[in-house]
Amino acid sequence: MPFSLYFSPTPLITAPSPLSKPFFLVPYYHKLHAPKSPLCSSMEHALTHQGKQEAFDRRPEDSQALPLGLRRDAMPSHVAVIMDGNRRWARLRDLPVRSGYEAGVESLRKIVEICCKWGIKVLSVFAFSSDNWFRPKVEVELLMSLFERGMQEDTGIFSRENIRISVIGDLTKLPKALQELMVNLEEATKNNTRFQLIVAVSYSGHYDVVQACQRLALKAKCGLIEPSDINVSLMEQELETNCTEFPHPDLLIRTSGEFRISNFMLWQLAYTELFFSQSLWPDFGEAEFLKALLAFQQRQRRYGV
Ligand SMILES: CC(C)=CCC/C(C)=C/CC/C(C)=C/COP(=O)(O)OP(=O)(O)O
Repeated sequence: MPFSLYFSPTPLITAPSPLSKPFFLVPYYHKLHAPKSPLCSSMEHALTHQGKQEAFDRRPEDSQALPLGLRRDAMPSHVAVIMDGNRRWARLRDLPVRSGYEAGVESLRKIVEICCKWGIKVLSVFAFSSDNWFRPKVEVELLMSLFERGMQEDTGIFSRENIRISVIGDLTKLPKALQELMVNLEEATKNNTRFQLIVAVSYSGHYDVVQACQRLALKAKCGLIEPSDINVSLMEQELETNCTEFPHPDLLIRTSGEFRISNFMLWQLAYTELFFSQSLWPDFGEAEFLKALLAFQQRQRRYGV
C-alpha cells in the first residue's frame, strides 16, 4: 500500500500558522502543530478524562492472548521503557552500531505488538534524549535516519492496528523532514484508540518541566492565572504527557543492567514501579517483558499512604 495513502489529507503547509494562535503562546510554538490553547486545554483535559477507560477499545483476539499467571485486571495502563544497550549489543557481536539500533527497532516493534495483544494502553519509549545530541555526529544522523525510516515503514501498521503515535520532546532541533513526518503521523493517527505509542525524542525530564513552567509563567504574565493558582493539575496540563489519558507510567523498565532514570519523565515517574532488566534492549523479548509485568503485578502500590 503506498505510504501516502495513510497520511492525513491535510498537507503540512496548511497547519495553522503560529500567528493564528494566542499571542502569548507564540514563542512556545515549538511543535509544528498548534498546541491546545490554554483555556481550551483545561476544559478539554477535563472532558477527555471522563470515561478515559472506555476510549481504548479491545479487539476480540486480545482477550485470548494473556500468558499464564498474568492478570488482566492488574495490567499496567502505561509502561515506559528506557531502551538501553543497543550499541553494546552490536559491539558484542562485532557488528556496526547501525545493526544494534536496527535490532533495537525490531525489539520495539515486538514489544508494541505484545502491548496491543495483552491490553497495555500506552507505551512510552525514550528514543533520543536531550543529551544524545552530544554523541558523535554520524551516530546522531544514523538515529535520525532510523526514526524517519521506522516511522515511514510502519505508517500502514499504525492505521491498520488502530495505534496512535505521539511524539514528545523539543522537536525544533530535529531535521525539518523528520519534524514534518512526525507531525503528519501524529495527525493521521490521533483518533486511533486501541493503543498509544509515545516516542520521546530530543526529550528530557528537565526539558519537560522547564517548558511547562515557562508556559505557566507566560499565562501568569498575561493575567490568565495567578501564580498562586499553580498546582499539580495545572503543571500536568502543560507537561508534554498531556497527549495521553494515562500520563503517569505505572511501570518503568530499563534494560542493559543500568540502575538509572537518566532524566526520563522525572515528574511523571513519581509513583512509578521500576524494573531493571539485565537484557540489552535488542534481546528484550516477550519472556523478559512477561517477567517485568509479573513482577509489577506482585507489587503493592501505596502512593505514600
Ligand atoms: C523508530 C524508533 C522510535 C526507533 C527507536 C530506536 C532505538 C532503539 C533508539 C534507542 C536510542 C538510544 C540512544 C538508546 C540508548 O542506548 P544505546 O543504544 O546508546 O546503547 P549503549 O548503552 O549500549 O551505548
